[in-house]
Amino acid sequence: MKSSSILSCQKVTVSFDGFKAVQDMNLELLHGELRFLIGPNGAGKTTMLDAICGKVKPAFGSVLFNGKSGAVDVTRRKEHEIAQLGIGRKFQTPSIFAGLTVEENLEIAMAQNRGVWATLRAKMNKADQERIDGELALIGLGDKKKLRAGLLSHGEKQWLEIGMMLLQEPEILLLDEPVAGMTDKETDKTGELLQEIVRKRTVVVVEHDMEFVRNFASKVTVMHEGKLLKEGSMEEVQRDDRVAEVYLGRRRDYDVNRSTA
Ligand SMILES: Nc1ncnc2c1ncn2[C@@H]1O[C@H](COP(=O)(O)OP(=O)(O)OP(=O)(O)O)[C@@H](O)[C@H]1O
Repeated sequence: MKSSSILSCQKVTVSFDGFKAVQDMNLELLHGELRFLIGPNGAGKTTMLDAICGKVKPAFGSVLFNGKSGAVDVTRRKEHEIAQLGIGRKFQTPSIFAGLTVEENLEIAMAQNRGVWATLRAKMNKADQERIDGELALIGLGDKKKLRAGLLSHGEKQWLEIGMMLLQEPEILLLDEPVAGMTDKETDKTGELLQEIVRKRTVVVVEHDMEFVRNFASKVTVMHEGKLLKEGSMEEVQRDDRVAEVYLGRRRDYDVNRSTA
């Protein structure tokens, strides 16, 4: 499962009024990969995720998604079509319903997938309930399922949103700084959750927390000034002189200390 390509970005260039935020960027992801995208502020990491999920349209290049419905160049598709094809994007701020319980949030996510908002409760069958219970166990919120989501900790809200996204059955999940603002314990739990998720899916994480990356990354892609600077294991990346140079003067990003991330 891990050997074939699920996403192939070729020479992607994204331009904002002539400024190339991403330039000639290549990115190849295999099925079941957990890939970390790092680089200094302004390197183009978020813009790259935006190009993959269709939030921005590249001026040049292709983004070939090789999902269950066959190979598609998603640069020609609208954002909602790309989500339907199986590329899910989670932004930094969780978009959960604070007034509803954890379980109700998951039910809504499941209903959204099927387009049955109104008859939500009536439509919940045993298989659906099992699915939601499975998701609750995965995100570690089983004992909080009756709690209003607004009362969850910051980390728990992020996990709930990840659980909601998983109910939409994405094949690729794009996450922008998922551990920002989390405690060390929550950060480690998030890493374990991501490792669990990639047993069935592919995940791309934009991240500044280098300790988190070190602990959970097998392959890292480094961007700088819109371009691919280096790709490899965290050890290879850390040994690279150009990578060290790019981070010089930006040690807050590159250093071990989580609290500065
Ligand atoms: N909508 C936009 N209009 C104009 N410039 C933009 C826009 N979005 C991003 N940029 C610019 O593109 C460059 C890359 O931004 P991007 O957010 O992708 O970087 P990043 O690597 O994610 O940075 P950070 O780690 O700080 O989030 C930056 O110089 C940014 O100011």
